[in-house]
Amino acid sequence: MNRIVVLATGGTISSHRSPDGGSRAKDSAADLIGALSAHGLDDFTSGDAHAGIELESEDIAVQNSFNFSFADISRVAHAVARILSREDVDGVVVTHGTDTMEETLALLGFTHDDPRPVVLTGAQRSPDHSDSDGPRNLHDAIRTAASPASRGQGVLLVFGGEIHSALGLRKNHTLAPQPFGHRSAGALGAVLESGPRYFAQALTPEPLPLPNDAFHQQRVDMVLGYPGADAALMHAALETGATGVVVLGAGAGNPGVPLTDAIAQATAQGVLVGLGTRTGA
Ligand SMILES: NC(=O)C[C@H](N)C(=O)O
Repeated sequence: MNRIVVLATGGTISSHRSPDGGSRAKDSAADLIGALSAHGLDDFTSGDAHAGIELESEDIAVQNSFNFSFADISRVAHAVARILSREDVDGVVVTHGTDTMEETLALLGFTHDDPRPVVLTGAQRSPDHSDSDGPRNLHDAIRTAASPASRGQGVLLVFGGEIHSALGLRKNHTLAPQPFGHRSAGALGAVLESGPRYFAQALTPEPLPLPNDAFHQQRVDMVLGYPGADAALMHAALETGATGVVVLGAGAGNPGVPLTDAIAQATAQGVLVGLGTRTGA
């Protein structure tokens, strides 16, 4: 028997229209599992097609992911590690909003230290849409987490029938059915009728320690390089207590003269500056 824990955090996959016209995270992990059969999918409670998978559910947040803080994503990483400290668990599925899923994927991807898979998934259309993609994505994620083929593949995203490695993933589109992709690599595999099928082996880095309380106190701002960019936002970041700044320069990461001077000032003050490129790759 494969025991998979489904850990819910909120996001569109669990959201419903609210009277004020917005969409609010609401469903628990048990609600999401309970809705599978209403969409014609196996809910893993009876012994037919996917016998051998036993589900457990846990909720650690009911939030839209654009509200997540460092403390929230750290809580997800600690919850996953706690669940994997149990020997009777074979894999973890985390349901999550797509807006900041890439940050949680990155933290999990850098800290995961176990051959058992951790699979994140979500939805682009909430469960109150007739063609919601959430149930299918959750079903695919559970089958992927339960598959022996996923062992050693690290932290994964399963979305729109594709399996991706966590590190380097970005949400590249607001509404597309598959909003995620790597700029420099493709999918690791696909979820077929017969189950997950891998085309490649994920590169898994040497794991970093789980974040401690100091992580929650960090404030890392982002500053963009563009024609006419001065150093006003960089100075604002420094003056208001940023502990780190990521500068996304143009092209190969070129910040321009005003930002270059401000970077020198920041590093002289002991503020860590990461230099990247706004091209995304
Ligand atoms: N598709 C989604 O899940 C987006 C949602 N706003 C969230 O990140 O919580």
